Amino acid sequence: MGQEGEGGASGRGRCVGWPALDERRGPLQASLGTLGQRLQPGMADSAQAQKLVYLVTGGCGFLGEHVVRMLLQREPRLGELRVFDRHLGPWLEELKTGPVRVTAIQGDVTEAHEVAAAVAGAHVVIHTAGLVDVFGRASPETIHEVNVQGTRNVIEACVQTGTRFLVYTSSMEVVGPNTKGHPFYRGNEDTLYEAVHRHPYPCSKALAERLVLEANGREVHGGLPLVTCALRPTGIYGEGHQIMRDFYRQGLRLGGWLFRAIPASVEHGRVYVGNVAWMHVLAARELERRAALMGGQVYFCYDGSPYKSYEDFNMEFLGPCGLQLVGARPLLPYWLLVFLAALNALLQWLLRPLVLYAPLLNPYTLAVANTTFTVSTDKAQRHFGYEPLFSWEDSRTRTILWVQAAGSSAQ
Ligand SMILES: NC(=O)C1=CN([C@@H]2O[C@H](COP(=O)(O)OP(=O)(O)OC[C@H]3O[C@@H](n4cnc5c(N)ncnc54)[C@H](O)[C@@H]3O)[C@@H](O)[C@H]2O)C=CC1
Ligand SMILES: CC(C)[C@@H](O)CC[C@@H](C)[C@H]1CC[C@H]2[C@@H]3[C@H](O)CC4=CC(=O)CC[C@]4(C)[C@H]3CC[C@]12C
Repeated sequence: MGQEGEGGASGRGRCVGWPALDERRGPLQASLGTLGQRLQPGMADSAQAQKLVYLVTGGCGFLGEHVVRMLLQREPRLGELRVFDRHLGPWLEELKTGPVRVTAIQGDVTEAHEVAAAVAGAHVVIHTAGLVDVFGRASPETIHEVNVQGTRNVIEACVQTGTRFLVYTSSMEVVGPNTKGHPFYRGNEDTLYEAVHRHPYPCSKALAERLVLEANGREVHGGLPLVTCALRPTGIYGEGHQIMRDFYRQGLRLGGWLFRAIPASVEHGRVYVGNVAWMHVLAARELERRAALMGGQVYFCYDGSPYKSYEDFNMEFLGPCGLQLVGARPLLPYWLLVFLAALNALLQWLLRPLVLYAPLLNPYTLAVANTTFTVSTDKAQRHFGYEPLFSWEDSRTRTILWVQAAGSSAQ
């Protein structure tokens, strides 16, 4: 792994009760013997001469769409942009009229051959595809299959086809909050923290991140080394954030009121989606030139968004949209919230054969919401010159405008 962060928050976490990483390589080995010979992307000898091919997995998701649009706006070397997703958005059509060739690929990262076909010939892969599920919608096995095996398939496709640069969208959850509810207060990539997880989502992200970092330096087809890094966003907000939209609609249904459940003192790190997208674009661009420094490294995503409780932060956008947060302190005692969260989990289990019941409040979301987790770092700035593209004021305004539009479409 890279020079920094050997033992800190970039150290290896523990997933309690989860399968250890098996060394089985994806089924890609057999099926791609010839595919690798077909395309030999070499970034260094072509970065200046020819236009580059980028692949964004999960390119139609909340973050993925912003990465796609940011690449089209701010990556001058872009010749072809491949957007790989299980669900392609209709908005992709409007992107096909520009100077960059945009190739929409409907595919599944759990299907190794589909990943390999999409990766073949790409110079850079930005891997954002994943199941972001902390609400019990998908089974633990499915979350693992998509987030871990899917990432393994992406790595093996890079190795087999000769793609040398891979940026992985990891998560703060790789670090914490841990199962003991320890706060992570304005920590950084080197902060010592006991990263112990039980929930399928953080476990899958931790295992996937480890695969990506350990793949750094592997020889890819053509004999050059693979260069990887992982970016760890904290809670992303901005245009397209469905949870924010859900809170807004919940408040509208309750006559404009939201009721405080989390103490205002619990700080949660949040980061604007546009700045997360920009960090991905910049990391992908600099990964070649700064391979020795960036290869195998993790970087928290950060910007000027203020440290606030999850609910108070949301009110920065929902307040201007007419909602009010009732209570200077939680209206319900914590033990009652714990009981209600457990009741939701029981109801989800009982109703699963009939209907999917997946409310926001469950034991995991309550624990995460109630545990301080904020980052304070400049590692991305030191390593590849990252500076937020959007100020807090701009991020806030853009998000408010989006919430207002999303809310009006709900009525
Ligand atoms: N939303 C957040 O606050 C944070 C998200 N992240 C990470 O950022 C990445 C993107 O997250 P979001 O944009 O929030 O989620 P999202 O659910 O909006 O986007 C994920 C995209 O991946 C696609 N996808 C899912 N399974 C797939 C599969 N098997 N094959 C191909 N595509 C598949 C989905 O169709 C979707 O378009 C994820 O890796 C997530 O773990 C990290 C930190 C915070
Ligand atoms: C019902 C109340 C307790 C309410 O306040 C619950 C809020 C809850 C839905 C969110 C609180 C913290 C969020 C998570 C956090 O931002 C870290 C995340 C990182 C990711 O990689 C994916 C999303 C998430 C798990 C995010 C999900 C929603 C919360 C749990």
